[in-house]
Amino acid sequence: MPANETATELLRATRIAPSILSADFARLGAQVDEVIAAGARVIHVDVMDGHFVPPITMGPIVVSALADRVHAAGAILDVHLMIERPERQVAEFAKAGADSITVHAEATPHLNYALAAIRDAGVSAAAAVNPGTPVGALAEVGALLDMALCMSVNPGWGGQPFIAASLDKLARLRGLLPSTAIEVDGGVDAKTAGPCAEHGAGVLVAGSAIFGAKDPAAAYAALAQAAGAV
Ligand SMILES: O=C(CO)[C@H](O)[C@H](O)COP(=O)(O)O
Ligand SMILES: [Fe+2]
Repeated sequence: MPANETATELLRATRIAPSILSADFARLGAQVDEVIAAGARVIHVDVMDGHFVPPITMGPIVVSALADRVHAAGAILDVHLMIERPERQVAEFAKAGADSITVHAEATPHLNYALAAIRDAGVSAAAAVNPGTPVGALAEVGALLDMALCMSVNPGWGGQPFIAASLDKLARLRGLLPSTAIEVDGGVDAKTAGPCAEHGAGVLVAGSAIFGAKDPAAAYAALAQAAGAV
């Protein structure tokens, strides 16, 4: 089965992807509806296992709970797995309704296998590199990537400051993978969004800058304008 073509197409444009990590989980569906109404088409889901990163967040049950409303709006679920040996969980997340799955290069000795498993499940495949990991870690899997994710904070928590060196790294990643969608995640706000887009990022994940704001829809619009996003 090929990767999810609708998702891969959506990920090719310059977009803001709200991360529900900073949402109010007591009214998660309503918060997702709010950003979709503001124009969001990529909803970012941060999965943490207490091993690859210290916190534990959410799993396939949350993806499944959001899938119908997100898909009905023509939007996609972009699932960022911050878990060890992610290849073991790909089938569950695909079944739950993930449209794009990102695995970390640092989380498995079987990156090629993990990416192939994601595509085999009919999902768009992406790989991430932590701030301390060179972009070259993705050089051998370029042909299997629908998207590459450059972490601009150390993964595990929302609300951290953007690591400035990520801008040059984004440009190097763009040079390494000229025709692959590039995502940036961590510390994206109205000040950093523009420079991220200028340095090659297409999908800009933003959690606290959107769901930490009084008006998430207005915050989404401000970020989209700063990034020149659709
Ligand atoms: O993957 C993540 C953390 O590991 C989150 O997606 C990211 O940090 C978003 O939150 P914020 O925009 O508040 O930095
Ligand atoms: Fe993330």
